[in-house]
Amino acid sequence: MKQTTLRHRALRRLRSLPAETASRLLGMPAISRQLNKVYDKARAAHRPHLPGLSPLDMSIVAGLETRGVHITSLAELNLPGTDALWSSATDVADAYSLRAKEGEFAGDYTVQVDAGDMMRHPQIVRWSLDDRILDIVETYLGLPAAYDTLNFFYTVADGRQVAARRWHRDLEDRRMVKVIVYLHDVDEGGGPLEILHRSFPGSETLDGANFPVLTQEMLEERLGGRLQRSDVTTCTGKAGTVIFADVASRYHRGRPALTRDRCALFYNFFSRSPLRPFFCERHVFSREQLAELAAGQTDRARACMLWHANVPLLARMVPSARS
Ligand SMILES: O=C(O)CCC(=O)C(=O)O
Ligand SMILES: [Fe+2]
Repeated sequence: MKQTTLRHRALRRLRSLPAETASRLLGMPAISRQLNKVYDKARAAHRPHLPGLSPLDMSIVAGLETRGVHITSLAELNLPGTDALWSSATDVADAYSLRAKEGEFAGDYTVQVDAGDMMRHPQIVRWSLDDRILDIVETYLGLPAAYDTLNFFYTVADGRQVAARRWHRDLEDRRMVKVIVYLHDVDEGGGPLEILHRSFPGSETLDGANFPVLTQEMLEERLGGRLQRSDVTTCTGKAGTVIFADVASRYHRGRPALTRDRCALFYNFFSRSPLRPFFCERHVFSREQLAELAAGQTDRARACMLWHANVPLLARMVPSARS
């Protein structure tokens, strides 16, 4: 992703107009009250069907509930397929690091590993379809999970405060879980994910189609003072760190990387009937590639991956705002 030209920005704006209009409509009090009732009923009906969790997995859900975040590691999680994930993902990361060194990404602030590279390593995409991850996500959401695949981000350490490096909330659903795997050591200068533990006037209400997107300075202005250390979880960690975070209900950002490029996997989960499906599918795969990746997986994994077929027709008719 480069910083875009005015023309490109205007076109993107035009393309996202239907989604923005739909989002504004959903935010209208009468409509949102009705939708919330349906949502609460669905969660209540699903409660008796929630899976049982081990103490470790329960502590992840507890972290999500209380702080919006829980930090663990691949070693502690010890999921099947982790060695295969690690060797493929670090190979891809090394290849992208090399391309970055050769100047191929000059001007980009974040690069995404493309679908072709990922289709050659389906184990990267399928790693998070393990029952334990799905159980953790389902318990936190209170509803069966949809898996919106992943973004494999290569973040360039240029210090720019742009896009997801500004404070924001993701819009796809009411609650979401991102499972983030660091492939590089990430210290304070290496672009750690940060989760905010403060609210401020306007942090819980849409301003038009979106929650306000804020630079650090704008956030501090709204908070009426400097951000304190205890106001934020700064997710630093070695390569192999795994973060579970609810990026829909919590303000967060990727702190602008200064000293070192960051490579990380961002696995995306929300419910199978997400509130704003037209803001979903912000990944690199086509529908055909999704079907290929889902083939041969368990019934549950396929239902997670092919969630889009479950979205009501009316909502499906709003063109996606993915860019
Ligand atoms: O790059 C980052 O750490 C921020 C990512 C983000 O905003 C998200 O995963 O929703
Ligand atoms: Fe985000």
